[in-house]
Amino acid sequence: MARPKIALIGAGNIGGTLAHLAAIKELGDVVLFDIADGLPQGKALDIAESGPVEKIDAAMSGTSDYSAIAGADVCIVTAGVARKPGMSRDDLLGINLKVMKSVGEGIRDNAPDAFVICITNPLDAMVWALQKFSGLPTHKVCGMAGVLDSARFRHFLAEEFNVSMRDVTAFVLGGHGDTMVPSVRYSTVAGIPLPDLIEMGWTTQEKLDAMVQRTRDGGAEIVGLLKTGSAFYAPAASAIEMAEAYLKDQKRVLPCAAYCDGDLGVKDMYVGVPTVIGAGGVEKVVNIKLNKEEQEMFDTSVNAVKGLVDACKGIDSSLA
Ligand SMILES: NC(=O)c1ccc[n+]([C@@H]2O[C@H](COP(=O)([O-])OP(=O)(O)OC[C@H]3O[C@@H](n4cnc5c(N)ncnc54)[C@H](O)[C@@H]3O)[C@@H](O)[C@H]2O)c1
Ligand SMILES: O=C(O)C[C@H](O)C(=O)O
Repeated sequence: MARPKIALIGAGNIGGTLAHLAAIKELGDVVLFDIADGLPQGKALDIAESGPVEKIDAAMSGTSDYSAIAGADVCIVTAGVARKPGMSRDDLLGINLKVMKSVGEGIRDNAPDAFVICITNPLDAMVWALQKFSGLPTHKVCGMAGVLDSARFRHFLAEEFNVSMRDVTAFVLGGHGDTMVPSVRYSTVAGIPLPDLIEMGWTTQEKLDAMVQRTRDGGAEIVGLLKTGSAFYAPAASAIEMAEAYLKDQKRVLPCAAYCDGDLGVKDMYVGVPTVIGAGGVEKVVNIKLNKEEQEMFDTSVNAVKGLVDACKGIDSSLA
């Protein structure tokens, strides 16, 4: 059986890390695409040359020609610009919307059967636009943010409780912006919801609030430290988890930016919700119940995404 083909659109910090992870995990043959001359070819060759050492059986190539992604099973999109200190993700909207148009058309014309995972920011609006520009079915186009934000929350919780992060679960919902909703009630240590752990004296409300806020600020914290760009190791690992769920039909329950057609009360928009990812793409949105306080936070986040989607429609009339 032929190996799956994975196209990485954007060969920058995340794109290169994605290629390396996909190779090490032997998920399939990788094509790195970028408009920067030599960058995708150079990274592809460098990773290919690690193959004999790592004992990887996977082809690795770099290109600036969309025809090379033909027939891809998965496309992961990181093309565009990352923020620098002092910027918000939303400041990237105008420039990255143009990139989504060319990428969407490239995928439409060359890999229309692919499962597409968008990473480019501002995430929820960009994945919405990418789906429109590509014309691919909504269940085959999704965005990566919830796995990353939940991983950050899990990391902070595991450190606080001094337990293995394998025993910590977390769900971060809503848009991938300052208003994201780390769900305290649906996050657990060994199955015990976080509010119960406060009652048990394991932590305090103040400490939990601080971890929730640090999760919301997680991207900015890394941008502030790196100064030249944004996080890439954890984002790449998160997208690979989603790609693997699709390629291996794992039916993983993962938070991702999925198309909502009335799900959780959201209409014709992408926002972070729990989903089931398997061979059918986003096979299901899990319509969890939110309490009043959670619903208010979720609505605020959804409204922020709606503002960005409206801004996209204002910039590009073909989206209106
Ligand atoms: N969703 C998330 O959770 C998340 C996490 C981290 C980063 N991001 C976002 O991901 C994006 C990429 O981040 P990065 O660190 O890899 O940035 P990067 O600057 O290292 O790489 C981006 C690459 O895109 C390429 N590019 C630009 N325009 C292109 C086009 N039209 N076609 C093809 N390639 C093009 C650039 O040449 C560059 O190599 C940014 O928008 C960033 O904000 C999102
Ligand atoms: O914060 C950013 O700009 C990048 C990304 O969205 C992140 O959360 O790391």
